[in-house]
Amino acid sequence: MWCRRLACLFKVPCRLRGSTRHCSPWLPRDRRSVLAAVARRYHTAPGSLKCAWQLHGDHLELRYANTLMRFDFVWLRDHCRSASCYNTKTNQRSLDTASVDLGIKPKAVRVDETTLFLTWPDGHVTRYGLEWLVKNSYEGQKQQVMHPRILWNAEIYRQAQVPSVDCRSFLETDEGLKEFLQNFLLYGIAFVENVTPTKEDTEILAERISLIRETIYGRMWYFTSDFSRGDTAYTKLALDRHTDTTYFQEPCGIQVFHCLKHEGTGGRTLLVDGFYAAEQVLRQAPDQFELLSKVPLKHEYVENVGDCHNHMIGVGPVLNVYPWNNELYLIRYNNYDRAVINTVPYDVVHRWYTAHRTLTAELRRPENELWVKLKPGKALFVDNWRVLHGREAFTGYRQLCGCYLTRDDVLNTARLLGLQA
Ligand SMILES: C[N+](C)(C)CCCC[C@H](N)C(=O)O
Ligand SMILES: O=C(O)CCC(=O)C(=O)O
Ligand SMILES: [Fe+2]
Repeated sequence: MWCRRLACLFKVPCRLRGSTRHCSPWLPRDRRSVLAAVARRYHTAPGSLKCAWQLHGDHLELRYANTLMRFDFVWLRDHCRSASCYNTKTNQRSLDTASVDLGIKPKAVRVDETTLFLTWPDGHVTRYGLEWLVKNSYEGQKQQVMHPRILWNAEIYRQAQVPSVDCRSFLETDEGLKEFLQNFLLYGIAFVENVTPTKEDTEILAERISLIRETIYGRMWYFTSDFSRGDTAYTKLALDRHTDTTYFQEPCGIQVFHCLKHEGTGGRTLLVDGFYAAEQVLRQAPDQFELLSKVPLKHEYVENVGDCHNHMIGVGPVLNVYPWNNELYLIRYNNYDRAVINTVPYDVVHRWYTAHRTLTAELRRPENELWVKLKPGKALFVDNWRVLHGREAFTGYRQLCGCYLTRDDVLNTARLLGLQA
């Protein structure tokens, strides 16, 4: 059941942070393609940034800026950015890809210092910037991380002295917002200070960076330990580290917490960087990491309390990685809400439990725990795809408000401010 071919994709040495260059040898490995290759190699004039190309039977090989790239001919035709193929006003393709002959091959190739020119059998000419090709080739992407992050344990996070942003600067200046978002993207948590402790003011914060994701808990929620909903969150009990809404097909991207009141003891918030823990698993036991990223699981929310009746099911592995560079983008970890495991045979289940234990041990290391006491006026934003939260048991009256945000819209705001997200 575990796809061999996919497993082999995971052999790339690229890691969660930083990147390992992984260049293939310049000569084609396969003898047939050597025979099919055009005998001569073509180089641009000496003095320029060196570019060399070779036309093979089924692809174009290009070496530029220390990157060896291989391009499929249909891909090349499909990515023509000429006026008839691509609308630069809308940034949309106008070429009908289905009209491209799957056996297409360029009839002429030329390279100057900055550009590759291909002439197609019908005479159409496509030009590609060499820099554009490096950036957009598979080989180029494989060396990149999509989301630059700083993985942390408590010590790393404290040492970094990540500043909280002031509410006014967050709401009124692009610099304040950008600084906040940069920290949020790097660490997966960020704080805004001096917020008026009301639900309305918290909503204004949320709307500054995203759209609020309305869920079965409402748009903006308040909660206390009144068990108004059928979930442990609505009690005074401790909650072990977890991510929320694992029972949605797409778990909520961001969670905002603002403690409006607490008259009592305990109730501190626990934060753990799930990607830091996952990276430790990858280092110690890559097979277990792989298993956690392949075994699909269900999480479930069944509620029947008062007028609230809900049944949610979400499916996905604990660790979600991009297959081309093995970069983690989502951890789904909630032992309370994990459903019956009926999607895996018994022997795989046992290996999965072992892997889950390794991850849990990492998540539970005291040095990975960041404890904070949320106070009125200080809003916390948590990347619910990365950072786990929990809380200590408490006494007395405690009221939290907050909301979930749609991840796409947070990243959209970040990109519009010039950040890589
Ligand atoms: C945040 N708020 C109190 C509204 C909901 C809590 C949801 C709790 C649920 N067990 C989960 O982890 O998703
Ligand atoms: O009460 C808390 O601090 C957090 C509870 C919780 O996990 C949640 O609301 O998602
Ligand atoms: Fe939670």
